[in-house]
Amino acid sequence: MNKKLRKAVIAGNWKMNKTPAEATELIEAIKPLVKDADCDVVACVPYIDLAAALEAAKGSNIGIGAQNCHWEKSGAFTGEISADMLTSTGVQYVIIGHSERRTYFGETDVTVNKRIRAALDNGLSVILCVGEFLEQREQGITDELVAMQTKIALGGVSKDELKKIIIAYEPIWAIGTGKTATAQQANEVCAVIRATVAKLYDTASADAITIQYGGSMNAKNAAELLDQPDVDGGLIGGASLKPADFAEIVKAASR
Ligand SMILES: O=C(CO)COP(=O)(O)O
Repeated sequence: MNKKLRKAVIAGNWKMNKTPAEATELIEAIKPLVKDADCDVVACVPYIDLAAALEAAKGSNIGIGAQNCHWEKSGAFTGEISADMLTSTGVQYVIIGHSERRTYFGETDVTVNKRIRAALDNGLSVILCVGEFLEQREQGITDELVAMQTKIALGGVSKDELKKIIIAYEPIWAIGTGKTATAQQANEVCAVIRATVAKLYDTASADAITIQYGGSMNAKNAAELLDQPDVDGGLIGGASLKPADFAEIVKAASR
């Protein structure tokens, strides 16, 4: 399939940044800069900012997402938010399995799978994150590891449900470090993920799925990364907090 037939998605991951008032300001600043985008534009914001971001994004082409969700509907899970709760706000996307969740908060492939199940059951679109540590890359196990993360995460997900899933390849050594994967490295692993999806489902599903690259993507390097045949978008951390930079990346994905 021609890559251009796939939907490019540029998503900002704001991580633990911005108060609700600042979220309104940031969405308002981004809105006019991306209004003509020829790709999907998303901002994944802290839970506390969801209402403000949704309000500010109303009537625009910016979709709003959360950064995690729990698999249970409700109950004694202090500090967690359920997929049902997210849906009730009107949010459309949720990031699941970000490496910061895996590294700092004990997220495993199994809990990632459970969270994906809950998100899909509640009609949310999922941005599933996979990626390797530098040591794992140096050991030469990146491809196997990322394929395994993808397989476990997608366990029990039907071919139809797969349409609601975006996969983000985020090499952990490139996140917040200013060290970007080369365009070739990014493309290689995105291709491995696509081949894994083909094995799990079929070629048509693999051809159709959006696979993003994330890890120090910025206004300068976005075009080269996004030009790669298997890179269909970006999951952007630091640069998503800077309207002009984020807009440049959206522009690079819209060519
Ligand atoms: O983790 C990321 C997006 O989810 C990438 O973060 P940076 O763009 O800040 O490297």
